[in-house]
Amino acid sequence: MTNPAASHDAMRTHATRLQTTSLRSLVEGDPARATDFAFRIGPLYVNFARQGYDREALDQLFSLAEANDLAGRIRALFDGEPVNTTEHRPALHTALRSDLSDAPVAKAAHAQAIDVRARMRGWVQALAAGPVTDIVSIGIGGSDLGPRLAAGALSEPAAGRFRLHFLSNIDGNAVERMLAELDPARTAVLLVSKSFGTRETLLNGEILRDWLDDASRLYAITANVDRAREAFDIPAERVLPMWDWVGGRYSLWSAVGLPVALAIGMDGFEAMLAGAAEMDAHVLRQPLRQNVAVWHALTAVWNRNALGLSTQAVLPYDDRLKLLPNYLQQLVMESLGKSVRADGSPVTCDTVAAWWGGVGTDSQHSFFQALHQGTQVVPLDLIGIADPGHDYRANRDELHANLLAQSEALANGDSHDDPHRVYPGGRPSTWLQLDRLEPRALGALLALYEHSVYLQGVIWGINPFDQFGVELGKQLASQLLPALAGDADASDPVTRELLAQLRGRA
Ligand SMILES: O=P(O)(O)OC[C@H]1O[C@](O)(CO)[C@@H](O)[C@@H]1O
Repeated sequence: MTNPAASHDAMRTHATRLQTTSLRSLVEGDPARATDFAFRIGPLYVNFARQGYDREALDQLFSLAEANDLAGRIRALFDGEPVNTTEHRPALHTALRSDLSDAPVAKAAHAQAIDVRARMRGWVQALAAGPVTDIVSIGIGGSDLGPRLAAGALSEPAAGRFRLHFLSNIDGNAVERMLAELDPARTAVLLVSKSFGTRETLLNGEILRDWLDDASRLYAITANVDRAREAFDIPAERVLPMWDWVGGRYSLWSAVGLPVALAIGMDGFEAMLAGAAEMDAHVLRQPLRQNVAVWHALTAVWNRNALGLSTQAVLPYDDRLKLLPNYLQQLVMESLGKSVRADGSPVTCDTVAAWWGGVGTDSQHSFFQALHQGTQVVPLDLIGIADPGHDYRANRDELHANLLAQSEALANGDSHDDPHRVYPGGRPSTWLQLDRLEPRALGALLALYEHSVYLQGVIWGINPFDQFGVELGKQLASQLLPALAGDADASDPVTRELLAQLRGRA
């Protein structure tokens, strides 16, 4: 382990050295970086040439990677070492899609994943052969965002066997609006919850169970098989298991991905896993300098700690990826939103930036003004699809022209006599391009983000696999339920007043 304070000082020294060097001149002075700072891994192309480091700063970043033994920590992840240090367990999402480790725990995990995948295939076939037209997937966070993103992104318009619906929010408006469109005789319901203890999922699940006219169309995906049986009377044959060695936000590759298999077929789902496995093999085998996940993680650390940038935007230039920012918000911020190191000591540098974003070109007409001329520099991940797979060629060209133009304009800026019309430039971006929005390419992209998040966690010395920060609010909410029912009052004076206002207007 390196001395984090010294490494961060070294990074900042490079940032200070580069303070007066524009992004444009970094590229003009070293045009080879346009290709040298780029990667191709199967259907994915990634280019870091418009990030604000030069080769010297990169050398320092790679010393940081070596000092933190990123290669060893990658191996530890794949080998099922207890990298989730606070919960004393492995994080073996890689074993759900690849078989790259000889460690017995990873082998056993992979074998379990393969068994469940065979059962998933059987479920998909059985449901397709029956009367069901609509599938409701009830889950939240990691039990919702990944399948919702992937099923939405990869489904062909109007081609699927089922209409898929996702219910996550506890807001009754969501369930009311959904049920208005559905027929209880032709709907199957999936309850997706690793813990089977999440209030939103259980409450919405009870509503749907009571609404269905046949409880045998209620299925569960969970690591808590007993609870599914006790709480909903769902027998084992209608439960697909997951395991505590898969983090919720890393669980898309498990049976949690069943909605994706229902949307695009089991072969399509397995192609997505194969794309992720391709990225796994790259990340495990490539040396640090040739490793795209290491570059992505070091770029995040550079922007956060050397440049002090506090937010990061993700801009997919494809409507089908409009949920990607939401998905990444959970993956990145629930993983890295920590201020205590694995040993319990406070971190000595800033950790995660606030991740946000939207789809291009819509976002250009909403918040891009601030990206170009606001006082805060926001680094971007710009995501493009080379072949969007539709017949509107003019739309494709306009979209690509906009994507290229924004990357250039944000980086290079423009001068003008009128200060209101000056574009300062210096807005860094990473370019991530998929050949087509196909399962394999999406799998590779999402696996890249997972690995990058893990490596950022290693560098910051924090555990990316727990999420204790979400518990306090849940506890307080359950304590406040009696007050909402009028059986008690809140103890905190402000909460008491706010509660009175809510109840007074209900
Ligand atoms: O799958 P579960 O156990 O219902 O949890 C749903 C989500 O809730 C969280 O625990 C956060 O509240 C996430 O980490 C998780 O993905």
